Amino acid sequence: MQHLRLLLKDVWYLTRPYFVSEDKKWAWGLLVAVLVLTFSMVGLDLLQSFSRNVYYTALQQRDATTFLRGLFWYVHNQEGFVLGFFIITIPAVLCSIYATYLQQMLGLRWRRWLTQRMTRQWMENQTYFRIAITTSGLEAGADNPDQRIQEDLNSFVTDTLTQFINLLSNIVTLFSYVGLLWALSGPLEVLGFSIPGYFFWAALIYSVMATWVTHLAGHKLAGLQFFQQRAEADFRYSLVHVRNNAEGIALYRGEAEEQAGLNRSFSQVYGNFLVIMRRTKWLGLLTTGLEVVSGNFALLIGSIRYFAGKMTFGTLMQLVMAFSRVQGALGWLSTSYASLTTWHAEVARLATFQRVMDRAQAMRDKVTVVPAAANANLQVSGLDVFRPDGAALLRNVSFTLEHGQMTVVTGPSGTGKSTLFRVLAGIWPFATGTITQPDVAMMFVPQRPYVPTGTLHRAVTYPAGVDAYPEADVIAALQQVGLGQLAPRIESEEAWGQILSPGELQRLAFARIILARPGWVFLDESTSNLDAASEAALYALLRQACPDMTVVSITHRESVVAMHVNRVDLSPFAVAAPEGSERRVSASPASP
Ligand SMILES: Nc1ncnc2c1ncn2[C@@H]1O[C@H](COP(=O)(O)OP(=O)(O)OP(=O)(O)O)[C@@H](O)[C@H]1O
Repeated sequence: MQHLRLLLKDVWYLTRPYFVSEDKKWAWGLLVAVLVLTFSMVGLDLLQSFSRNVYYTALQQRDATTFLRGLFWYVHNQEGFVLGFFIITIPAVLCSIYATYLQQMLGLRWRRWLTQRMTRQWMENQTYFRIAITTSGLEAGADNPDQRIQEDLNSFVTDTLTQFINLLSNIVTLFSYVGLLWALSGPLEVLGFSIPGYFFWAALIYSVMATWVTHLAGHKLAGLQFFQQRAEADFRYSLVHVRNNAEGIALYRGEAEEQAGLNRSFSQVYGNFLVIMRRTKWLGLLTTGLEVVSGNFALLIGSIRYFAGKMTFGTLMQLVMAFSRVQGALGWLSTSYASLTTWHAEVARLATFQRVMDRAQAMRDKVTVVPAAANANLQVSGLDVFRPDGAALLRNVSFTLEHGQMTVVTGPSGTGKSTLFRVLAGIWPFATGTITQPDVAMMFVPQRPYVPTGTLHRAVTYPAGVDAYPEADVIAALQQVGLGQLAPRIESEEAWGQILSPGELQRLAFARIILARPGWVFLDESTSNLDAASEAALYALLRQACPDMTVVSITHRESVVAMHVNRVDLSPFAVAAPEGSERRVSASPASP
């Protein structure tokens, strides 16, 4: 019961937003249309049961005219007006085709809406990054976000619609056929007792037993399905990881270790699927067996009254059909068990992922950012910086970065220099304190610049679009940073992130800076892969191309330190600060 409540809560949490969204008219319109068509199919099926009664009885009585009319046209007898079987088939087929088409249409629109919402939420406030840096990113169901958005979301939409429509259709079937079953069945005399509507009781007892037995055999499948999805995604990720790190693996000759890792990852997929297969086999045996037995069971118990001459052959056949419909509806849970467990696992994974995203988005930056004039200094006061697990990294950091100057940030490896830049960039939610920040464009450049897919042109103008600058300026920027030889290939779509050497990638980052001309630029070891002469040339280029730009650099190299006017040493603020080091409250000159 607890499981069911949680499942329904998750389904509601994931489903409700679409049905109250701006697309709600389509959502409800299509859903109502599908339901109307589905219920019509149940009604037509019920009508067909009467045609069946007529033509089977005509068969028994060797009445060819009524038989043919019962099949192809209509019969008007003492019980009323009965439409022919095939006449009903035409609207039934149309209803079935359009119900499927409209259901797919609803699924497609819902998927589009949900995908757009999820990808937007994933991108907003750097949720993708926050999930990656928080331990909650490892929660079951929040792993492999790409798979959640592409695969789980798709199957969730399709399966939710299918399960919901099946459930309603079964309820309507149940109510449509129960009365018929009761009325046609008549009482059964056993040992002097009369059991009214005995067909109905037989269907009920049979279905309850079948559902219970199936639940016993299949209830562990949901957890196994859940794990299978995760194992598959992890395996795929291991393969992608090899592709993304091809050179590193090749140079280390790490193939054997990688192969072993891939085998380990796949063994999870294999082992778990074996267990699923065994359980599904038993479940399949059980459900197929129950289905086979149910048809003959109905015939067997119906034959008692038939042989007693209390019902016609047509009524018996109609009863067998009604029994199978009622039993099918009552036993829906048992026959759909395997697909329901898969759906359950999809819902759980998607709901967990959605919750992790909601949580990551709701994570408030605890840093107070005070906007200042464009030409103001940047002031940090009383800043505490933490790791994602809550451990303190830097305590009570206070300093001033002067507008228009070049400042270098130094400190031993692991002090928290890059993390401080992340705080200044507003993407690190684990910090408290106050930052007075000039209201001007700022660019943060990591050690290994990110390169998007596509042309070199796109790579240079990123994060602005390719049309953001005249092409001549883009080529000039490439030439200025020493990448002029690539200008003829600027429109060529290649894997630039892998083709360019680490030093060339750093040159590319400088081309971006001189095109974008931000008010402030933060360089995190952005020349670490260049020789001293190129490094000096790029810094000189920055000064010459963007003379008003404020430059803040992280570096371990004294040659770079020497190019800056001011210096902020973070070592005194480090939590594991060396004994006796003094805390500085403002930047000091870079050179002694
Ligand atoms: N996403 C993360 N999850 C957990 N710990 C992290 C994360 N990012 C950084 N850290 C930890 O925070 C500490 C500071 O890292 P940071 O990269 O800021 O240091 P740094 O001073 O820039 O080092 P380096 O000079 O070597 O580049 C390190 O111990 C690092 O392991």
